[in-house]
Amino acid sequence: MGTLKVQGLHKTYGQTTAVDGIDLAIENGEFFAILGPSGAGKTTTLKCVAGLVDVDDGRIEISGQDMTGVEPYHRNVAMAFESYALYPQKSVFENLASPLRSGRSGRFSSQQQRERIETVTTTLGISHLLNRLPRELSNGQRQRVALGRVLVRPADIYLLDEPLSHLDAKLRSAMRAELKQLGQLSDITTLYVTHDYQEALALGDRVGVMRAGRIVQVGTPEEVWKAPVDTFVARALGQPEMNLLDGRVESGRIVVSAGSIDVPAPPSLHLADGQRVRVGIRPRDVSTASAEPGRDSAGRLSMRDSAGRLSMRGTVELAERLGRSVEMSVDVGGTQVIVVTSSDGARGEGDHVDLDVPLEHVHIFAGGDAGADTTRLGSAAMEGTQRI
Ligand SMILES: Nc1ncnc2c1ncn2[C@@H]1O[C@H](COP(=O)(O)OP(=O)(O)OP(=O)(O)O)[C@@H](O)[C@H]1O
Repeated sequence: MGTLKVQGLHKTYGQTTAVDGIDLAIENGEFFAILGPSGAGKTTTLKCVAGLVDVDDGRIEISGQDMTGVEPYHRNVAMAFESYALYPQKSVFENLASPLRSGRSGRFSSQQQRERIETVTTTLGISHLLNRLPRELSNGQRQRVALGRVLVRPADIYLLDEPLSHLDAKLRSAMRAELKQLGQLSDITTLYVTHDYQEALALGDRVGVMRAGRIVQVGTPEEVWKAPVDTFVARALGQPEMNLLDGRVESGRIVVSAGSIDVPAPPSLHLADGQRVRVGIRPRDVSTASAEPGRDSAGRLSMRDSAGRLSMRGTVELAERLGRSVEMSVDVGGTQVIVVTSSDGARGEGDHVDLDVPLEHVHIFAGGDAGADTTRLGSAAMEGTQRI
């Protein structure tokens, strides 16, 4: 157990800025997940905390003590890398016991070693492999043993760098639950790095979203999910990515695709007529109903929101099954909207479909040029919204 405070952390490699001013405060027993794309600086941040690279600027405090410049050995952190290194000639048990015999974190009696190894191997589902040699394990099993080697040793902070990356999808989600349980049981403080948003949201007490060497948002999984600070964070959370539709404010409404998509502009956002905005809709927040032809007397393909919902009518261009759900690409008045529904809600290619999204799931971002991320202004269901 321990706390971690990182202040003004900078790290460059030659011309490359890997970490560009990071501040973090992680509490005792907290599981903090850093989420970011490849090259964002996640691993470098962990290495700076571990003391494996020298920082250019900033301060690292572990359990109240300034550790900047202190040798890794004396920081009392344990780090697991994506690549797993095990002693090839030692059994799984011996591999797990060796960190407990090194003397670095105090010596453990044989009984204590067995107890710690049992707790960790049970959690990781590898207790039946204790007598095997690493070459007799699958890649996923080897990765779990490597993670076990890190977790078995007491440390102030555990630094885990994509430790589940070599596991298949099913095992990953099982291990996620187990890791969460391990954290809760032993109250360990963990800094966990991943590029997998599901992992970050499932495991993190809080999540820090990283981009180009900076942390752009910190919050609980619910906070970052519900209110992403900008379109970058919004796109980082969710697969398929959030739909971002360019619109314009017209007479108090946000209009996309020449009126095919149309939501009230919440007064609290103070949007000006003519202002460009982006409407963000997550594919899984959309539900489908069968289209009722002729409902719109004006002949338009759209409907206005009613009872706090955004309704749209479109035509399915593409429908693809993804396990139990179906991903559809729907043309709404010339704008493509990606929708993921259960098989029940799915329609075939060429079918007309009515789409429905609760206004609290309709995110409003500032307008911007293609490729440029913009900040979140709020949701379409902001307080003071007038409903029609
Ligand atoms: N030893 C190094 N020498 C030079 N450049 C490096 C070195 N290590 C990392 N970098 C660069 O620093 C930036 C951040 O790298 P880092 O490995 O921290 O990112 P990451 O977010 O962990 O990425 P990934 O998810 O791919 O592991 C990248 O541009 C990378 O190319």
